[in-house]
Amino acid sequence: MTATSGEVGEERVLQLELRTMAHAGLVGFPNAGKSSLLRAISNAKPAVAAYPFTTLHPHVGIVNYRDHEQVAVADIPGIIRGAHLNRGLGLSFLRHIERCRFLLFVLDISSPEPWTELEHLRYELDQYEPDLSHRPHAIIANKMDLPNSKEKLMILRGLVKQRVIPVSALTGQNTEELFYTSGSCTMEGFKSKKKLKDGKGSIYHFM
Ligand SMILES: Nc1nc2c(ncn2[C@@H]2O[C@H](COP(=O)(O)OP(=O)(O)OP(=O)(O)O)[C@@H](O)[C@H]2O)c(=O)[nH]1
Ligand SMILES: [Mg+2]
Repeated sequence: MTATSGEVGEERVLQLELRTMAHAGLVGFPNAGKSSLLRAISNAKPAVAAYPFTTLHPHVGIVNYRDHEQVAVADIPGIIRGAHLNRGLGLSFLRHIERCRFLLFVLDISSPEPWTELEHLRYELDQYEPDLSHRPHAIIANKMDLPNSKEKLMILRGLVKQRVIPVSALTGQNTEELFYTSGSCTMEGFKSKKKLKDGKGSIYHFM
C-alpha cells in the first residue's frame, strides 16, 4: 500500500441566499392593510397598527387550502415612492418581493386615488427589476368598509384588466375570496409551471 502526503485542505466561507420565500406575497404601500389581511387568511399574527412601517421584516403565514395543500403567503414591509432608490429601506423590501412567485397588490381603496397608487407600486417594482410587476398577480381592494369605497372600486375596475378582489380585513368582508385566490392561483401555477430566465436564475411563471 502506498500513500502520498496530503495537501492542505480548502476552507471557504459561503453566503447563501434563499431565492424563494413564499408562494404569494402581499405587496403595497404602508398602512394598506397587508398585515391585517395576512392575519385574516392565515395562522400568522403580524403586528397591526395605524402608522406606516409597522412591519419591518416579512412574516410568512401558512394558508391551509383544501385540507391538504399548504400555501405560504408573505406580508412584505410597505413600499414607498422612491423605494427603488432605497428610500424607506426600499431596496431591502423590494428584494423580498422578488422572492415571491405570485403577487397580491394590496390597495387602500379609501385613499384618494388607489389606481394611481397601483401605478406607483408597479413603477417601483419594475425599476427594481424589469417586469417584476408582471409576475402573476391579483389586485386586492382593501378597506371596503370605508366611505366611497364602492365608487372607487368601480373606477379602479374600469381602469385595469386584472381581477380586482374587494375585501375588508376589518370586517372580514370577502376575505374568503382572497383566501381561495392565494390558494388556487398558486397551486394552479405549480401545475402549469413554465421556466423563464430572469437573468439571475430561473423563476416560475404562472399561466
Ligand atoms: N377601516 C379599515 N381599516 C383597516 C382595514 N385593514 C386594515 N386597517 C387598518 O389600517 C391600519 C394599517 O393596517 P396594517 O395591517 O398594519 O397595514 P400594513 O399594510 O401592514 O402596514 P405596514 O406594516 O406599515 O406596511 C391599521 O390601523 C388597521 O386596523 C380595513 O379593511 N378597514
Ligand atoms: Mg404591516
